[in-house]
Amino acid sequence: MKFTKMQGTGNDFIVIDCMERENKDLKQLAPKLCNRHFGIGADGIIMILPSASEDIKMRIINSDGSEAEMCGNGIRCFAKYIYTRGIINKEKIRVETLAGTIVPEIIFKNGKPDMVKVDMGEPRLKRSDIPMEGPEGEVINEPLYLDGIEYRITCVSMGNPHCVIFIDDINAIPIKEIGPGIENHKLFPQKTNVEFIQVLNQGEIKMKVWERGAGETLACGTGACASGVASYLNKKTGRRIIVHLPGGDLLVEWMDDNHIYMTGPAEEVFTGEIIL
Ligand SMILES: N[C@H](CCC[C@H](N)C(=O)O)C(=O)O
Repeated sequence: MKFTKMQGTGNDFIVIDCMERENKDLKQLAPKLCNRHFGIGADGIIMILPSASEDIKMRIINSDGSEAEMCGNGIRCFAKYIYTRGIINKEKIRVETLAGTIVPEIIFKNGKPDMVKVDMGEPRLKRSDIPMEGPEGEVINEPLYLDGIEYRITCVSMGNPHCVIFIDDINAIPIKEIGPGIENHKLFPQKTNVEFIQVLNQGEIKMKVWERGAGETLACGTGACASGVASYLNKKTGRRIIVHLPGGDLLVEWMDDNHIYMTGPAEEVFTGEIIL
């Protein structure tokens, strides 16, 4: 099976062109393909598929084989791949995803495709939309208990669930210990991504992420968007912020149309072929 390895702010993906035919069951193959010793190595798999309703369709499979509704770093890689291979000859494409229609746009620099700016749609704040157990309403700075410790959480869906926690020192958090407990907490019937945020100023935050179905990654695009929303709702930043992630920086803007726009890089690393 042919593939292209891509990364966006260090969140890396195996991109597979399924336009002609959908490959074998990639959800079942994902753990092996994503394994960094026995396989290609990646945080997940991005599938390119035809769409009956939009220009094209993207599916995202986490490294544990679970399928997510959306992937912010992944859709930038997806858009760059589509454009550079002339699959869709448009700089702005409408992508069908399980989170709805997402619109990435190629940004040019010196006449060459560079960054990708993505209309990520509207954040969902209602508890039932996260989804999260408990009385209806928004979840802003609420307590969550894990192993007898209280965490103050703000939850936002970007089509996929995010639990955002503000901390004073991002380097002091034992993310590998806490992440799984929150990811699998009973409050989240479909589990959740977990973002830890240190606010630097009104326009910048630092973020670390424990991803649902993938563990600690170097970046999470939907998580960066959710963190921008959570930071504004908690009156810690404005609506336009730079998110500093271990793998790089993303620009997140919450515009007057209530849509979140995320801008960041997407790079091709190598192409290959794997014997299944
Ligand atoms: N692990 C996520 C999917 C990948 C999202 C992330 N890599 C991004 O860039 O948004 C989930 O299960 O919701």
